[in-house]
Amino acid sequence: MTVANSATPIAALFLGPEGTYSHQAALQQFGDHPQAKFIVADSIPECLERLENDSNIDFAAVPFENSTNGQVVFTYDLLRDRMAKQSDGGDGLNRVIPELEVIDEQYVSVSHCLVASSPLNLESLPRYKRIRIYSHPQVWGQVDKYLQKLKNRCPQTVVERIDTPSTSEAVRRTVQVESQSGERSELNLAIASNAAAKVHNAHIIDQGINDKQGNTTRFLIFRKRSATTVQLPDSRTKVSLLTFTIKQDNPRSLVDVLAVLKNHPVNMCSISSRPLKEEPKGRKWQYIFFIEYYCDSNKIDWDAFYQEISASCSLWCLWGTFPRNELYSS
Ligand SMILES: O=C(O)C(=O)Cc1ccccc1
Repeated sequence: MTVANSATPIAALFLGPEGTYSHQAALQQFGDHPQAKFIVADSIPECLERLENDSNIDFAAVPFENSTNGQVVFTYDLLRDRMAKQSDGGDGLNRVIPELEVIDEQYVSVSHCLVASSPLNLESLPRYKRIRIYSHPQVWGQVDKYLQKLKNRCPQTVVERIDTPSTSEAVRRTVQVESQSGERSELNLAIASNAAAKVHNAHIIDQGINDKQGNTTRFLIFRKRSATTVQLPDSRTKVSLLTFTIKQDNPRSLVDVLAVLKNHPVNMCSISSRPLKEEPKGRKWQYIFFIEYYCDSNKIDWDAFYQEISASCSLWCLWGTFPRNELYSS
């Protein structure tokens, strides 16, 4: 874990309220720091915005990808927009130096539960005319089959999915709406973790409802790039996260960038993309690429590597080099 030395108080932001999977990620990263404060953010964008602008915040834990349904696109787009916004480059060339850097990663086991404001038997669900289910948008792709089965068990019921800013917020809203509702033919439920149910004194009426067991979300731990936080020596394998855009009019442009990784002993471990928000020259279907690669080898001439990356990209940004968490392979 990479944090300031334990004598220094630290403040870590997470998507709240308490009981979210982001809260769990922050606890995994900083829970054993004697002077760590955990501060709630109301959205994923707010996690990065407050880290950039609030000098009292040192770190933020942000969901990046899920083993069942892939990219947390909200986060990918936050990095995309930050690179585009600073596209005047950091060194006058085409490298963007963002205000934030990734210093670590955490893997959180995601085990969803169906949560009600009061004890309830699953067999009673078909009697409701309408069931509203609240959760974070990331969740729907992780419980699709479960919700289909629930719908099949309630053929006379309208089952609605309602997006909330987080899973724990879903539980809070469910409890709040149920406390105000006198409508007995309608039911409000949430999909969240066991921890979120406990935080809001709610009741688990079904558990382990993920379509795939072993569902895991990967979180990135950000800090301000200018921070003087001490980097503890770390013998673990290091991985780098780099984003880039390509020279659209050059037909070989994407291959030219990837060829740089081939020309050096760099082991790329992931590549993904997101559409550019602005359409340079009004052209659609332009992308920002996200790559990660292991950078343990001391056989690499990193200056030459990044010079070749710079020469083959339109814009590029190195977000950080951080230890590969051993939970990656669990
Ligand atoms: O809402 C939460 O609990 C989060 O931390 C975001 C999220 C939602 C679903 C899976 C993983 C992370």
